[in-house]
Order: sequence, then C-alpha cells, then structure tokens
Amino acid sequence: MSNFAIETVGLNFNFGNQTIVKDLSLQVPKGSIYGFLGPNGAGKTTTIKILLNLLKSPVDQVFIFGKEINSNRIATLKRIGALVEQPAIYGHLSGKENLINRCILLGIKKAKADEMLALVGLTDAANKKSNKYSLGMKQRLGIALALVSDPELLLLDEPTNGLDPNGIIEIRNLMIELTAKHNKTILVSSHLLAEIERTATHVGIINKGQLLFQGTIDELHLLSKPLLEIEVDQVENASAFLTNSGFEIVSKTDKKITLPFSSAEDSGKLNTLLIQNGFTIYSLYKQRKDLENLFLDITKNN
Ligand SMILES: Nc1ncnc2c1ncn2[C@@H]1O[C@H](COP(=O)(O)OP(=O)(O)OP(=O)(O)O)[C@@H](O)[C@H]1O
Repeated sequence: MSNFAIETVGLNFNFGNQTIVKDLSLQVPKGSIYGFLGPNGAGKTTTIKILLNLLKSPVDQVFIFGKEINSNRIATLKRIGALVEQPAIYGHLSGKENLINRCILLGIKKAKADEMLALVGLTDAANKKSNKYSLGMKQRLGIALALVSDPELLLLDEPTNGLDPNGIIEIRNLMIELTAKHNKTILVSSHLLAEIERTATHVGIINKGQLLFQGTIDELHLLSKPLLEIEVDQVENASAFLTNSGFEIVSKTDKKITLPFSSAEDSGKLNTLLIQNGFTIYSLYKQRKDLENLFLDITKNN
C-alpha cells in the first residue's frame, strides 16, 4: 500500500515542442496539505490537469493512491475532487440548487447539499443566487461542489487567488478542517508563499516545470539560515566598521544592518563591540528567512 495520495515518477509533459513539466517526482503523503508552489507559468495548472487525467501523461509516471492513472482512470478519478480555474457554478441558481444539481448528476442523496453548505460555511447563504456571492463564497461553493462525491483527495488550483484577507482566512480554515476532521488530502497550488506557509504540512516548489524542493514545512525552514538584524544609528558608519572588522553584511537599509546569525553569544559580543565603538543599538534580533525570501533564493539559483 502506497503512503502517497499522489506520486509522480519522473513525469514529463510537452505542449508541442515546449517542455512544460520535466522529470517531476512529486510525493504527496496521505493526510497532508501539500503546498504546490511556483511562479506564474511554472507548470502548476498543467500538472494538476495531468493529475486529473485531463491531460494525458506517459504510462507509469502518475500514481493516485498507488494506482497508475491511465490504466485506472475511472477508479482514481472517483477519489479526486478538484477546483481548477473558475468553479463551474450556475449564477442564476442558489448555492443549494447548484449543489442539488451536482447530487442529482452523481446519483447522491439531495440531503448532501445541506451537509456541504454547512461544511463550507454557506448555510446562511444557501438560498441566495450564487451570482450574488462574493468571490470567496464562490470559491467555497466550488470546493463544496468538488466535495459532493466525498473524494479523499482534493486538488485546489490557486483557491485564494483574488480573495480579500477574510476570504483567504476562510479557505485556509476550511483546508485545515478538511484534513484534520475529514481525513482529506489536499494539494493546493499557489504563488502566495506566506499563505501556504500557514497551512501546508508539506511543500513542493517548482520552477519551469522542475522540482526545486520537496519536503515538510520544517525541512524547508531548516534550509533557511537565520539572520541577525541590528537596528543601529549611523548605519553607514556601523556597516563600514563591521566590514572592516571582518563581518559579512547580508544587506542594509537606512535603519538596519543584516548579518548571518551564528549564535546568541556571538550576537552579544557584536552588540558589545558596536557599543564600545560609539554606536547606539536600538534593537538586535534573530530573524528566520520567510518562505518568500527562501523561495526567491532557490529560484534565483536555478
Ligand atoms: N494549452 C496549452 N498549449 C500550449 N502551452 C500551454 C497550454 N497551457 C499552458 N501552456 C504553457 O505551459 C506553461 C505552464 O503553464 P501553467 O498554466 O501550467 O503554469 P502555472 O504554474 O499554473 O502558472 P499560473 O499560475 O500562471 O497559472 C506556460 O508556459 C503556459 O504558457
């Protein structure tokens, strides 16, 4: 039994003679929220479409719950719900009617519609026409539609794109609830790195169709060396002084200097050294690189 909800093995995909996905080996553990990160055009949507068999992959490169997708198409697709690009919603129908339609189509009891509305927090708006829904409500309805068949795996392509902060928080909480309480596995694509950092348990970063990093969110943070930020008066002089004293300066602004963090003791010594040489320290703190900076580092080196 595979522990992966999704596994791609050296996946390659071309549009004409353009290589879009190159030697991509994703491993999405069951029960995870897998943040699939990459800039625009990196190949995220294409990969998701391959996982849905909307685009055909070469044989033996894509496995869903351990089953090869091309030879188990119907069986694997039954286990997947997806929200790719715009949710397919009938605007002139209410949220509930949209869900009932989907239930009828799939031969599922209509009562499931109310259950889904409650799950995505749309019970109060159940009878409102969906073209009157906010973008965030439409996204949640899209997720509810994807969940009607009770799939174990959910593929969400940039579900927070264009949402306001409240909408983003609602989708984030929904994803956490779906994995924690309903045993779903979620692959969510995004270029909103700070957003993924808050929800994902695992991360895959792609650029130009190639995987640059894959691991747990903690492993990703381990890659990122901490920094020491010093807010100091006379930044220029302090910076020159530190450089002459053999310290590496990572960056400086008109208010603060950033150096690699080595240890608490070294930070204390640096503090004393600056004070002894006439500088005033306003603050001195250890800063972990955020995912965004880390991502930029990785993509820059690729
Ligand atoms: N039907 C198509 N025919 C030819 N090229 C395509 C097609 N669909 C996508 N592409 C190209 O494939 C590349 C990857 O696109 P894709 O939409 O997968 O990226 P993405 O990471 O999802 O980016 P975005 O966040 O902008 O959607 C792009 O260069 C795009 O132009």
